[in-house]
Amino acid sequence: MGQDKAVLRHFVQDAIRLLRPVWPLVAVATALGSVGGLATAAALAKINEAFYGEGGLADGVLLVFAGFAALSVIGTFAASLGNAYAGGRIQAALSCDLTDKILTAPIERLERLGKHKLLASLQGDVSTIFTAIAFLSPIVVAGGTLIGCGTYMLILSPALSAVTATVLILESLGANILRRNMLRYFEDVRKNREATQKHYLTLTEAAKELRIGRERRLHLRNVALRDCIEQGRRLTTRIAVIQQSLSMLSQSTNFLLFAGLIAYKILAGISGAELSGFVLVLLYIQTPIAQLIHFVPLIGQAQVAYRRIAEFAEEGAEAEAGLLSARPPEPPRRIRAITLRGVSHGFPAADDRAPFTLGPIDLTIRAGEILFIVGENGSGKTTLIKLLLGLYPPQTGEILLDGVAVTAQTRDTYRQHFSAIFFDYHLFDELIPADGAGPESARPLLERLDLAGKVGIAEGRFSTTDLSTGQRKRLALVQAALEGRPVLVLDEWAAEQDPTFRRRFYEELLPDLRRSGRTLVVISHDDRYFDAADRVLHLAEGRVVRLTERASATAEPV
Ligand SMILES: Nc1ncnc2c1ncn2[C@@H]1O[C@H](COP(=O)(O)OP(=O)(O)OP(=O)(O)O)[C@@H](O)[C@H]1O
Repeated sequence: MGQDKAVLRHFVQDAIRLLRPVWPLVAVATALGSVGGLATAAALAKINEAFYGEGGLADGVLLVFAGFAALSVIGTFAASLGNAYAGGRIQAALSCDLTDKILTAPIERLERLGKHKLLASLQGDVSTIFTAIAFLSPIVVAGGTLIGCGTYMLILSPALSAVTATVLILESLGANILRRNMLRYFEDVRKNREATQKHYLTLTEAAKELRIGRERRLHLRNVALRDCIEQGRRLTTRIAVIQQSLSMLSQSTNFLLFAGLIAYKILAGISGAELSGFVLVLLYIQTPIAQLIHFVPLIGQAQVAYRRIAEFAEEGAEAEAGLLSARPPEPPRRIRAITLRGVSHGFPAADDRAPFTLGPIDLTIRAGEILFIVGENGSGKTTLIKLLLGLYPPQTGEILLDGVAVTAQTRDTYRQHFSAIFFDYHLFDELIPADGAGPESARPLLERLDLAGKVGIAEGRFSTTDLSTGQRKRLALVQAALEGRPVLVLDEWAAEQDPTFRRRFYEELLPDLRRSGRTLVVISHDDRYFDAADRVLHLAEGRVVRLTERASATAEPV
């Protein structure tokens, strides 16, 4: 409940923020739409007056009718145009907003949400919200029409209007029960979309494995995906049934009202003008009521979509401030030392997964050294480098750069001292060398890494990234080295290299990078090359168990 209130608060705040740049347009469009709706009611009144008015037609009734009709058409058209334009602006703002949310959300939160959820939001939620916003214009017109028609009915007969209003209120109460059910189904539809997205990712990313493994292929097709598709079909049908029930309720209500009119005429008597006016209005308001009924699921879907987008900022996972403000690139600064003082990070237990805590860790990385981080699978090496890189803020302790503590405000500047190649790295093809050097500065490195015959440079990009696994990793190293940052962090970089290149990496490339002023932090399982490091940090179950130093071959107490 509290969470729902928080989501609603975020939604209102976001809606106000998104509407702020276009509010004059939205206000004008809404006003025109309302005027159009009211003019429609007035035109109806004129029709009724022309047909049933007592004492013949007033002068110029046709002209007045034409005026109202024109106002109705123009008002509706202008409202649609205005809202379409404003809707487009809001959709663009929403897309940028979601991108910003992902760019600034805590990394751990993104890891927990998973790729499929992020894609489902990026691809589906924004357009769902936009569709609902785009439908606001007809709703404004429909609202104006209903208010105008209601006023006209009130003028015609207050007693009959009271009966009509009571019946319509009862109908909307019934409709609300259906609407609540529909909202529940929309939640399920959205969950189902995420599950389907996950299977689609498997479908595309595991094409090779699926071709080789018949069981997996058939399981994905006949069980996993089919379940999702079948569930989607069931939900769509249920939603359609509710939607049709809403239409049926509205239609029945209308017939009930007509029956009421007949009964009223028999019991209390009613003039021809009153009767025809009511009939005309009740028939006319069918369209705006149908639009409102159509709008109900759109609002429901938008609500669910918004809740999903709001999840990025959930659970106190505050967005990181200042990440999106452009700053002039700073020349890479030499560093003296990075100190981790009592730093720890824990992953809570979830489902069947046991909790894991890394640290507390005390470690000083000296400028210009080659530090290896080693340990068994799951000992916490990657978590340690994520802490070192400022991707996870320490849950306890602090990190100091040259003796100055890194804070939330300085964390992004701190990160700019690093280049990293993660185990699951992303290879960018654009070249952004440091110090304003041109893309051509990559050539010597391409030669050094035996890539010059495969990869060229054109228009500031590598000509291709379609390479073997080991070659792609070498290209990532070219990128990282070109960035010119003082610290280079490599997570099992050599894992995919052939024995010759692996030896060159440990015995030539690392010392060369160090000579060029780099500090190197390297995760490695290659124990035969551990002596390439100045120091080796051994991790086990999230704790530092040993720190060995090559020169003296002694182990520092930890
Ligand atoms: N995003 C995460 N959410 C929850 N638990 C995690 C997450 N990342 C890692 N862990 C857990 O933390 C522990 C350490 O993981 P980490 O990736 O740091 O190990 P590692 O030493 O790098 O292992 P490997 O040699 O296999 O790469 C593991 O038990 C893992 O299950």
